[in-house]
Amino acid sequence: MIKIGLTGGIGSGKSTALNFFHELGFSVQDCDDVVSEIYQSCEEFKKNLLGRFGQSIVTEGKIDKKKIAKLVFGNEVELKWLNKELHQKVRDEVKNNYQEEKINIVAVPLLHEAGWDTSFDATVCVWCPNDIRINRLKDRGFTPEESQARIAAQMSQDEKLERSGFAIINDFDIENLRAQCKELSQKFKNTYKNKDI
Ligand SMILES: CC(C)(COP(=O)(O)OP(=O)(O)OC[C@H]1O[C@@H](n2cnc3c(N)ncnc32)[C@H](O)[C@@H]1O)[C@@H](O)C(=O)NCCC(=O)NCCS
Ligand SMILES: Nc1ncnc2c1ncn2[C@@H]1O[C@H](COP(=O)(O)OP(=O)(O)OP(=O)(O)O)[C@@H](O)[C@H]1O
Repeated sequence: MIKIGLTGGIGSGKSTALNFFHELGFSVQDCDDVVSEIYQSCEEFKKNLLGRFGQSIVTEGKIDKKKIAKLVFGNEVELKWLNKELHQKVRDEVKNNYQEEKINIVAVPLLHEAGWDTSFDATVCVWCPNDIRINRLKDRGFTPEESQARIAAQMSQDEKLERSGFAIINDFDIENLRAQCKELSQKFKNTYKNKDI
């Protein structure tokens, strides 16, 4: 089995690139989706969250991730607590869902921060200038201040890029991103074609 870790700062284009890799035939997983699933289904985690933050994180009877985001970004202690609650659960879930006979690509926002990078056969960083990603994130409903708070909680994109084996520079249009994914896809398929995956 081959495992490739895809990382990048918030709004760099990881999910969009991951969708292209899916279309190109890879097995894909997105850690943000795995986190969302844990919020939905893990009763023990929900109990821990309510124990930590109280009813302030509940909207209409449901845990509200936007409210949690306001409490943790900018508060190192609370963010560390949340990361500790979730990261092992995310890793376990991803591990359960690998497809043996395929090249698996996993989007992991905190690939290097969490020290998860060494578990992958190859790593890719999607890089995008800060002003462009802040603008793109506005369309997803993030204010510049919200984006900056998350950027501040992450390793710099330049360091992520330096630590990754491959790069996708996402500072142009979607078709350019698609073309870079296609080129990288060919490289991975060639590199791993003789491996027993
Ligand atoms: C803080 C939470 C509640 C915000 O939820 P929300 O729905 O608004 O955002 P979502 O989960 O879709 O994440 C969007 C982006 O925010 C950034 N982000 C999320 N968590 C973190 C974090 N702990 N540190 C830095 N950046 C983060 C990433 O770039 C991510 O791609 C949620 O992201 C969370 O519980 N995060 C902790 C778990 C984690 O580290 N997730 C990252 C993948 S392992
Ligand atoms: N090359 C591009 N041109 C225009 N818009 C783009 C491009 N790449 C991505 N986008 C848009 O930018 C936004 C952020 O992209 P995406 O959600 O893929 O990033 P991400 O790295 O997964 O973000 P997050 O860290 O929040 O998960 C999305 O609205 C996406 O449609």
